[in-house]
Amino acid sequence: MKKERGLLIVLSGPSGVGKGTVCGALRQQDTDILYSVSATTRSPREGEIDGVNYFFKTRDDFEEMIKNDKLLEWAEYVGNYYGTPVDYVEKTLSEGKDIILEIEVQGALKVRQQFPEGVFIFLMPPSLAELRSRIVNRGTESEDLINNRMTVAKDEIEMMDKYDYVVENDVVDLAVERIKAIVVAEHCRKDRLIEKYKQLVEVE
Ligand SMILES: Nc1nc2c(ncn2[C@@H]2O[C@H](COP(=O)(O)OP(=O)(O)O)[C@@H](O)[C@H]2O)c(=O)[nH]1
Ligand SMILES: Nc1ncnc2c1ncn2[C@@H]1O[C@H](COP(=O)(O)OP(=O)(O)O)[C@@H](O)[C@H]1O
Repeated sequence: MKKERGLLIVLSGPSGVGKGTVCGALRQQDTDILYSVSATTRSPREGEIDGVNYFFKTRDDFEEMIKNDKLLEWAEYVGNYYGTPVDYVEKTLSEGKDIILEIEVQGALKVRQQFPEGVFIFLMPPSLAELRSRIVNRGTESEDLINNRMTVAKDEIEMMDKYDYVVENDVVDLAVERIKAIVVAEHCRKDRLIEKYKQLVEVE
């Protein structure tokens, strides 16, 4: 019987909504979802580990990756490059395992062109005031960068209708449960399963 490919799950949402926190909680749970570690030219924040949170690169190294087709997609966001290493994504999907990409909206749209069957989830804050307060409380960005991220956030929220699902991150554990429920439901979609079961009938 033909082996099913894994699900490609894309999680986007404005800076500070809690993508990192929600993905971190998902990674700690015993799910079968693997996580794609992106490359970036941004400097590591306190506590971030190379190869776990990001692969931290110089601009020259990043541009070399672009030139050598090592990235599934890449984008420039508030002055830095971010990109998804393609080999790990391809390997994971071809082994039939699910993978989640935590990326911004421009990159997500590029992934959609290559993987129309992907599952695109937009993480929403309860309000813009709560979003700003989460970025401020995180304490990793200067006032200027916070304002830049809030401006970008409003544009990003307008892109919400390009996604298949919208999940509110009011409480981290609830957001994680909603994402897990979406993944379970997507595995049961008839368009993903019809070929598999057609073959079963043909074998009879
Ligand atoms: N297109 C793209 N965006 C990414 C990638 N990795 C991370 N991002 C996004 O880049 C944005 C900035 O990330 P980061 O500097 O970690 O800030 P944070 O979202 O405020 O924690 C976020 O929207 C991330 O989801 C990637 O590989 N490709
Ligand atoms: N549901 C939530 N309720 C309250 N605070 C949250 C929630 N989710 C995340 N946070 C906090 O908001 C801040 C931004 O979260 P983070 O995961 O860094 O966001 P992102 O990766 O989307 O930029 C962090 O300080 C985090 O602890």
